[in-house]
Amino acid sequence: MQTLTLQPVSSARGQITLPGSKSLSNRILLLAALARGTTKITNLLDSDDVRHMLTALTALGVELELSEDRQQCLVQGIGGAFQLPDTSQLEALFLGNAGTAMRPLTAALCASTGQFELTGEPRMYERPIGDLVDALRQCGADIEYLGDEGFPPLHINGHALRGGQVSIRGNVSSQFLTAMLMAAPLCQGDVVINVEGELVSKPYIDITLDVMSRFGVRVENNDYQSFHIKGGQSYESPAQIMVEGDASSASYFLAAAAIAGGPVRVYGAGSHSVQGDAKFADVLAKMGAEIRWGGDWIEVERQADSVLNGIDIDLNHIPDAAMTIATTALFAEGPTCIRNVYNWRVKETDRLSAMATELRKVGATVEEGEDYIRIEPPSEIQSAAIDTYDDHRMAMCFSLAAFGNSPITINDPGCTAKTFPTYFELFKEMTQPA
Ligand SMILES: O=C(O)C1=C[C@@H](OP(=O)(O)O)[C@@H](O)[C@H](O)C1
Ligand SMILES: C=C(OP(=O)(O)O)C(=O)O
Repeated sequence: MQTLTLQPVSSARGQITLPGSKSLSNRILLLAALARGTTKITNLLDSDDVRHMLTALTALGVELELSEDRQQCLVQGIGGAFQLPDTSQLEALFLGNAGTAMRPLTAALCASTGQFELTGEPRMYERPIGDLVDALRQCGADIEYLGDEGFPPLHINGHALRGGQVSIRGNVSSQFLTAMLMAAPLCQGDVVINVEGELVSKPYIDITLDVMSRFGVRVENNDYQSFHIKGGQSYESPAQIMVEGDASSASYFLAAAAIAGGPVRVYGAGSHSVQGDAKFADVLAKMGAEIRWGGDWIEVERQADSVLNGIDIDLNHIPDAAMTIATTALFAEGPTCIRNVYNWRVKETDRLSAMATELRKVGATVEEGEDYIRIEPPSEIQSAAIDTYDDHRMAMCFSLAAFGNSPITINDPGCTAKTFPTYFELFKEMTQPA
């Protein structure tokens, strides 16, 4: 296993241009593939999750032309659901641990023609998908579990879906609703989706609705409790579309500025962003940082005479950027409690447990609840080797521990390839040794 030892750093300053958003890249690629017409996508993210989507689309017969740096892609839309030429042949798609590929493709393939097998990394087989499968079956989907009930891998016998009334549980992952929404126009009849119970990670639904509207499909949204979509539609290519910078990736640099003073400005996501994670900056403001907003940039600074304060806050709306608050809390005065993040447990790893274990290694006193984590910062950050559990966000948010006075080793730093392969190079450029 590779390791990376970060020597203590004392300041973070400068500007960075964010890589494209993972959530937007994979949604746009899928809808461009399903759309009528050719779409030129710019500022596409080049990372493992996006590569899995690209490989799957190619296997499904979509013609793609990638630029050399893989940040531009010309997609020839097929103008409807996927159609495999030989329906007796099984098309196996390996989707790694990319939730934004596994969930939306599952739904789209149920409405397509062919036999499909969706596989992934071992952790993908521990991440639930039962709520989505249940919803798809209500529309007439033929889909089977190949391993444990409720989890990938899946076998799909694709055929036209009738649509109709569908209820879907919202309390485990918003990606199930996203997947159902994106596949709904492909159904023969109209689709009414009723969300049962609480809807987690709600701002990701706004991203989905925004991308669908860019591809010409309107969704009637009744307060996130029910959605009405006309069946028998095809997506229409917008011809050109630019992927916003990744607001979750921005969180590490913005937090660095809040911890060390900054200023740091990130370009690519700002007050006009469709990503809920841009609101991460508001959490830093509550902790005591100064935020400046532009349409497509965010800047964070903290005056030398001010302190970062611990906070008690519900971060269900920004579960990914919330992890960055957990390590920022190491530098705050007083405890921080991050609430309503039960679904951290079903992501790349059990993030509540992993976060508690690793924060304790650097000296924090941590209480791990069923759906919350409470962090009391140590008086001095201790040197430690941080395990990352094949979770890119564990690696990235623990880089912030290097703002203490001790070296921090990150085990398996390469796991950032899931969404941000160049993270540690940029972190080094932006920070100055103590
Ligand atoms: O729709 C999306 O692009 C995402 C939704 C969120 O997942 P949940 O809805 O499972 O919380 C988020 O954690 C994930 O990284 C990306
Ligand atoms: C939860 C995440 O990924 P996924 O899209 O695989 O759910 C994440 O990026 O933090």
